[in-house]
Amino acid sequence: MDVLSRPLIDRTLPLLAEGYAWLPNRMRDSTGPVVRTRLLGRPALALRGPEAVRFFYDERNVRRHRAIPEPVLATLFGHEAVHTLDGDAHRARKALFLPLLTPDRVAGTVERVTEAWDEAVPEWSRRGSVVLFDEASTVLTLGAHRWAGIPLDDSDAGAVARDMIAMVDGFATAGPRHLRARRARARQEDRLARLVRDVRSGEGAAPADSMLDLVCRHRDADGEPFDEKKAAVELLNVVRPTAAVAWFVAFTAHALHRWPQHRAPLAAGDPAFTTAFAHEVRRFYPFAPFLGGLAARDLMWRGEWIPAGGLVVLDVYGQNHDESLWGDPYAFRPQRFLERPAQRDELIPQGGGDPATGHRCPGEGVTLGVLEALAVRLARLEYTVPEQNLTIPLNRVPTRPHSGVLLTGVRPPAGRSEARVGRGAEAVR
Ligand code: HEM
Repeated sequence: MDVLSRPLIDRTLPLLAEGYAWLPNRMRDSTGPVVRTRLLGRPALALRGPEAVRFFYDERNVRRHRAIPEPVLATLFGHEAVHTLDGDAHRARKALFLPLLTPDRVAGTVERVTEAWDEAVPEWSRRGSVVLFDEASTVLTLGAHRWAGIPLDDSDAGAVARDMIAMVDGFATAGPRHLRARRARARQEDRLARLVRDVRSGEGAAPADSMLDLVCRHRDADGEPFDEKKAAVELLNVVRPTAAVAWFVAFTAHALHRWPQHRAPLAAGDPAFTTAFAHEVRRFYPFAPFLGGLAARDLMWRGEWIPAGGLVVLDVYGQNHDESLWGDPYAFRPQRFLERPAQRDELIPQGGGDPATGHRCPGEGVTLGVLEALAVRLARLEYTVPEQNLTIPLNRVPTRPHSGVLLTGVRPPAGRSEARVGRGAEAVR
């Protein structure tokens, strides 16, 4: 029998229907932390656990080229993005993003984003109510542009933020959300490609060493500079995920509402607690459901075999809720990270392994730093959470509190000097 035809039944549709719960449910029914199935017309092996992370991120086992379906490239990542590369081509492209790992860049992003937040809060006060998810995405988009050296008028920030959010919101679905995501990407790639053309022709300027400057000057493994479209794709791979931290900001507000005992220690700005809180938000709440690659050769994992070209799937959400790693995974308990620091291949909301050499997210320090700073600000803000639908449906990918977290009566903290910089860069070992 042709091994590529086993198992026979494709599970892509149930996965799309069940969302985050699909893989953890299959794992629960299996004897070990491994599931054989069929997805996207290919045999697939799903894994979880720190050893599985190391197996998954070993390039001799799993490759990314041609692993990401077109609808995901056309919305979330962009065609020919860093996510799709292996070996030398990946290393050369990843070099562009490695500065993001430095404490200086993390601090720079945090500073720009918190500045945009502090400018926005008085306006939220003047309005009767605001949807936090929407406001946070605008603040993050503005901060990300300022930090990356990309010009953006304050008055355009809302529309650009909506495009950034649409690209993330529509990658895992068919229908209107997906079409919106495709249109948003096309619009933003055009805008940034024009900017790159202007910078290169001298009609525009890129601040020295800004992300815009680095992208305009970058040379890939073949020694060639990016064409304008590829440059736009990789600029978006910095700005879009920074805007996506809005999901974690909305989750933070949800956590503070459900478990208000965390507000006072967060508002006090204790750095260790703040880092622990940000880690717990990223662990507890659902964002990336899983990651996929293709078996580089015939592989065996925990007694299960997968042929070359089969799909290898890392169960991100399942691992972040694995009882054997977290004890009480469905309890929101920041203290767990005070008792035991986050371990590199255990906490994997932004991928596993080493970000400098593998595909792990190079923006994890930025995410953490920004989230820490905004979580403290949110804890210090006065506001009311009126009656609304705060449920977080697990069958929607990506999901968020249904209402986006409506706040009324927002009032800035009186006479407090705000913490500017989170510890981001040093927090995952
Ligand atoms: C909402 C916060 C974020 C989440 C949940 C997130 C999640 C992820 C995940 C799951 C991956 C894939 C890892 C893999 O393929 O193994 C990734 C890759 C990536 N992320 Fe993030 N990320 C976030 C924020 C950021 C930020 C702020 C930046 C940049 C400033 C960024 C830039 C990237 C890039 C460039 C890659 C591709 C890395 C590669 O393929 O080598 N991300 N991210």
